[in-house]
Order: sequence, then structure tokens, then C-alpha cells
Amino acid sequence: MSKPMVKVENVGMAFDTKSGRFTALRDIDLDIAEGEFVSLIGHSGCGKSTLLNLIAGLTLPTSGYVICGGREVAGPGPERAVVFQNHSLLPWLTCFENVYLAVERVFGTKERKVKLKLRTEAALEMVHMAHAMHKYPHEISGGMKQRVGIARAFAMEPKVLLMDEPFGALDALTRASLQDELIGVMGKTGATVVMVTHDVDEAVLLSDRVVMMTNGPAATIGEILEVGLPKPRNRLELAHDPQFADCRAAILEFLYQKQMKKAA
Ligand SMILES: Nc1ncnc2c1ncn2[C@@H]1O[C@H](COP(=O)(O)OP(=O)(O)OP(=O)(O)O)[C@@H](O)[C@H]1O
Repeated sequence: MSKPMVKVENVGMAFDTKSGRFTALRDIDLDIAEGEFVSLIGHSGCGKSTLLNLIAGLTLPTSGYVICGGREVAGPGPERAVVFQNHSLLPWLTCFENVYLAVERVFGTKERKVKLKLRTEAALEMVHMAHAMHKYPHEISGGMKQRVGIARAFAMEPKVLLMDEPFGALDALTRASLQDELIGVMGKTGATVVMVTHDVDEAVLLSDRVVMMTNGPAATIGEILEVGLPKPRNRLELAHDPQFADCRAAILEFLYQKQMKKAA
């Protein structure tokens, strides 16, 4: 791998709780290349969000360090945009204004308003939300809100896009159409992405590599699967692809045999 975009080096994370110190993560080593799409998968509570938050700089590790774009992560920054499960749009702003606010924060000091508006519109068009850009969040569906959240993140042109179960709150059909849209957007932007998911099919469909985490406490990386399917991917074609089935089976085996046995 050429110089990684994200480097997680010997990271451990412990929380001080009422009942003492709780070690959530230990010995996490992970290099993510520029343009790579990596999913984090594992049983509930194993520490996927904790790891994503460490890369986002929302929390700092108790041991080891995280490097992004050659610099140590010491807090959140616009080069690492985060998309959460629940859109987190500001309810008093329209879709356009929600995206514009982020664009202005990142580019406002060096670009004119007309350019900022164009950036905002382009991001909303990319997720097919241009038609509803002047609507307020309460006027649009959950899937549409999530599209706006993704547009806002891409509009910031982050080096790394971090997504914590971005489609987890959506029904299966909306989720599938957003995954397909994300495949299209990825093809255009070549962004580096780290995504937390519980969905095995989603992980295989979208990822270059799937990082499988052991059960907590003191969770770590158990196995890493190289997906290797050519991109862009088409969900209908993959439904009959033996390589897709093998990837799926490898993850299921890790989650429901190897990890379940340990938990038992
Ligand atoms: N701020 C905190 N203080 C104490 N414990 C925490 C804190 N944040 C997370 N934890 C604990 O760390 C462990 C990992 O939590 P995390 O939310 O990262 O898991 P997860 O794999 O993302 O879970 P899920 O799939 O259910 O969202 C859990 O046991 C959780 O209770």
C-alpha cells in the first residue's frame, strides 16, 4: 500500500465508568489507503462506533494514535466528515441551507458566495435532492434527510468520509437505493470511506475491505476480508455471483460461528 490516508496504530480505548475502568478497544492496527472503502462490522457493543469516533477525533485514544493525511488526529476537523445514523440536520434550516452552512464553514474564507452556492447545489444534485432543496427537514422523508446528510458531508470535500450506520434507520428498499446512489457518488469522487454497519450484504456490496471485530470488552480486529469484486458493482448481478456469496459466507462464519463460540 502507498502511504495510507488513515493510519490507526496500536490504538486502545478505555473509559472511566462508575464501576471502574472499562477497556473497549485494544491493539487496533489498521491502514486505510486513499480512495479505499472500508467497513467495520461486529456484534453490537464491540466498539465499532468507538473506533469510528477515534478516527473522527470526537474522542482521543488512551493509547496509540490515529493519523489522517500525515497528521496526528487531535480533534474533529473538516477533512474528516461524519454521517450519523440519524441525519442530524438543523430543523430550522432548509436542505439547501443545511448544506450551505457546512460549505461556508470550509470554503467561506477563500471563495465567493456564488461559488459556495454552486458547490451546495452540486452536492444536492449528486444525491438527487436538487428538487427538494428548499424544503425543511420535517417536510421530507427519512431517506431524503439521510441523502441531504450525505450531500453535506461530500460538499465539504473531506479527505475521509466517516459513516456510522448511515442507512441503519431506513427501510430495506430505501436503504438499497441509497447504497446504489453511494456507489455512484463514490465512482465520481473516489473518496476514502470508513463505514460502520451491521448489514453483511451492505458491507460486501460497498467495501474494498471488511474489518471484522471481535466481541468486547477489549475488542480488537479479528479478521480482514478483501472483497476483490470489480467496481462499480451492481446488486442484481452480484445476487448470482459466487465470489459475492463467498465473501458473505466468510463474514457470516466469523460473526455467527467464530465470535459466537467465544461468547458462549
Ligand atoms: N463514553 C463511554 N463511556 C463508557 N463506556 C462506553 C462509552 N462509549 C462506549 N462505551 C462502551 O464501549 C463499548 C463499545 O461501544 P460502541 O458504541 O463503540 O459499540 P458498537 O460496536 O458501535 O455498538 P452498536 O453496534 O450496538 O452500535 C460498549 O460496551 C459501550 O458500552
